[in-house]
Amino acid sequence: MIELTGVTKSYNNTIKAVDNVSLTIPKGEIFGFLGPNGAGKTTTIKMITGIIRPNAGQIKINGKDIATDTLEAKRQFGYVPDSPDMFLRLKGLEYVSFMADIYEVPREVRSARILQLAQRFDMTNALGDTIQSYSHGMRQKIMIMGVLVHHPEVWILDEPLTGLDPRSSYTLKEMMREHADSGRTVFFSTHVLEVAEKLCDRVAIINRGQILFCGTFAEMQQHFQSNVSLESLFLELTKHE
Ligand SMILES: Nc1ncnc2c1ncn2[C@@H]1O[C@H](COP(=O)(O)OP(=O)(O)OP(=O)(O)O)[C@@H](O)[C@H]1O
Repeated sequence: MIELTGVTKSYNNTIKAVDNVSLTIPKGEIFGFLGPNGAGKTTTIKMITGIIRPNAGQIKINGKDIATDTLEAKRQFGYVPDSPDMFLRLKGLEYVSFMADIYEVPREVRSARILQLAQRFDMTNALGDTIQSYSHGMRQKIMIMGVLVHHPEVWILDEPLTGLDPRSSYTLKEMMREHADSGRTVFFSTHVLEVAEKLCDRVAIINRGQILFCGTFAEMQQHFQSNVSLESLFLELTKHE
């Protein structure tokens, strides 16, 4: 479960990148975080994950406050950032093993988990190569594997489907569904509205740092008395006057 209460962040004391955002994402849900470029999605995600601090407000993950109970809060989630260009000198297997070390994954289960993830993402033959030599999609997949190897309860994924081939994208979506259906939480940002419409239990639309709508797609259609696609509603909601 993720809870944000009155969260605000401004950079350089000027424009509010995130403005008084309150959201609750319960267990058992895939939650899609949508918004145009510069809307405040990554800033929100960086605050949830403790990378940057809000100017105001409170964030809890499974009841643990990221500001005051940081280590416990960080144990609750796995985070895939929007850019996978990290740890480039490590081999894929070294990176995933490093993540398993950090999160204290027992040695008895580690190899089986890594192999299973590698098979699901078609990465078995690439594990011995450096991340530097990977394509964008392969880098994305190794980052996802590094997160999933420690079985985090809450998944926080910033644009996770960018660059994935159709099979890997299908696999990740399937895994997100399995994770939510097993009573855990998936929070992800995306620009792919068809995916959000099909996959998410609820969505929030953020624009200029403020939440414009939060609910199910059906609730959104009801609210706007329209049975058009999520894409049409999104375009209407976020169009600048
Ligand atoms: N480090 C920073 N310093 C100053 N301003 C920033 C910084 N990071 C983000 N911003 C500004 O904050 C606002 C929100 O940016 P953010 O990256 O959160 O948007 P986003 O919704 O993730 O966009 P995108 O879909 O393009 O990734 C934008 O106006 C951006 O220019």
